[in-house]
Amino acid sequence: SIPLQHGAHRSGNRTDADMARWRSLRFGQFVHWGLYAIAGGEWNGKIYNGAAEWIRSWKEMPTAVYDQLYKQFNPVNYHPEQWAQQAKDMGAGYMIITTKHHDGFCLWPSKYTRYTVAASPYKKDIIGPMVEAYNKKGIDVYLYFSIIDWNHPDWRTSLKTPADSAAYKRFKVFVKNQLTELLVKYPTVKGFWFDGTWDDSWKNDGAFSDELEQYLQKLHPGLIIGSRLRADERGARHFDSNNHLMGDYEQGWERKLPEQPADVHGNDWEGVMTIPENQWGYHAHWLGHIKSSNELIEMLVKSTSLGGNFVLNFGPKADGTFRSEEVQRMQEIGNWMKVNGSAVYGASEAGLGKPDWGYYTRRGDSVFMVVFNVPVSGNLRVKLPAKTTLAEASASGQPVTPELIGKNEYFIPVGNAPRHAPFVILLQTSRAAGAEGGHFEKAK
Ligand SMILES: C[C@@H]1N[C@@H](c2nc3ccccc3[nH]2)[C@H](O)[C@@H]1O
Repeated sequence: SIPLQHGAHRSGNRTDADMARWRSLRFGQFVHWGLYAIAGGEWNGKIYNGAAEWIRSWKEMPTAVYDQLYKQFNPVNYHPEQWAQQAKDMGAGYMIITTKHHDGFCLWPSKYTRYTVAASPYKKDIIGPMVEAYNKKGIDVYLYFSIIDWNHPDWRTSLKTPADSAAYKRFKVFVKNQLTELLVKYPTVKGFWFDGTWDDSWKNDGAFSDELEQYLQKLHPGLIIGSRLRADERGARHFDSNNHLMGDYEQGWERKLPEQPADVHGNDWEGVMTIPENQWGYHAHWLGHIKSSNELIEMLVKSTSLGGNFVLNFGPKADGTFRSEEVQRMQEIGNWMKVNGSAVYGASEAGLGKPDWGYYTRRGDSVFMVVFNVPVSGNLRVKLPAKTTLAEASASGQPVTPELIGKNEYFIPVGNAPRHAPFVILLQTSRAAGAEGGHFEKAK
């Protein structure tokens, strides 16, 4: 392997309590909120086809115009305790909030730039009350922070001249100061969700990203930071030049999910997902496919079945309210989670492969069958590992009688009544005496 100073410093997943909690929560809420919500994906009667939070880069939007939008930021209908309650009702265990997106506008009154809420008509800190409201509902908070900062005079995409290098040196101090400020002002946050780290300026300074991560961990022990922050000294990102994951979990699953255990190599990972095709900030005109609650529940269950977390994104309007499509999905998903959340919370891969009828998840000896596709036979096929016995099966607390159809192979009869949502069957298994280690195969 290649000797690296700034590659992965740990092999295998973190085993501490903070990471175990992150892993057990399984389901998060992403919130993208900022000046881009004022534009809402359109300008001068034209609709922007890109992601709403990128509208500043649209040729039809003069940057000078965008950079004045902060004078209109005044979310009179922003009620963080209502935000937190609806997230709680959805079943989210953690929330990730954009403190500063690529445009550089800070939702907290940073003392390191004037481009913050303090300069807006709203004046007040957005982040503090949000962290407090979510924590009060028992929801952990993570802070999204974009390294890209289109507003800061010292940010650079790449370093072409000595002047660029001098500027970017100042910029890195600014970044470290803002991150320190966020941890000092909001000490209950559990981690950072970094973004905007693909430019050469950042990618070619693996040493800084490594030192920054270690500095933040020392300042806030237990902090959870994904793989998107770092580069190694050869510019490799997420996985270092020896193909070892950097950071505490794989953070590359953006609007896409792994298909099989081999895709995640036994690492902790998190997938982040939009309800429309590709909108993170508020866009008045959602184009393309809008995912239904059942589609989103399937993504959440699929993520759990592959040992990862699933984070669903919401883009509040400029006034602080949520569009009806988002409120509807939070309620529908929440109703499902209230009944079936035990198949997700604290659960992980079952090591039973991928059945045609849906997904297996597992927590200890409890195996959950989350059924999306009932076969025409009305029987769900279950094959258990050799040393595992099936003690009992139940659906919504009612016992179900499996039919033994082969060695450790069963049919679970569920009938063909029409269904409009996935349902869960609980298999209580028991470890046969002498079964070595995990009687279920561990993900490779
Ligand atoms: C979590 C998501 N990451 C940002 C982003 N910017 C991108 C530019 C190019 C390719 C992918 C991108 N994702 C999106 O704006 C959103 O914040």
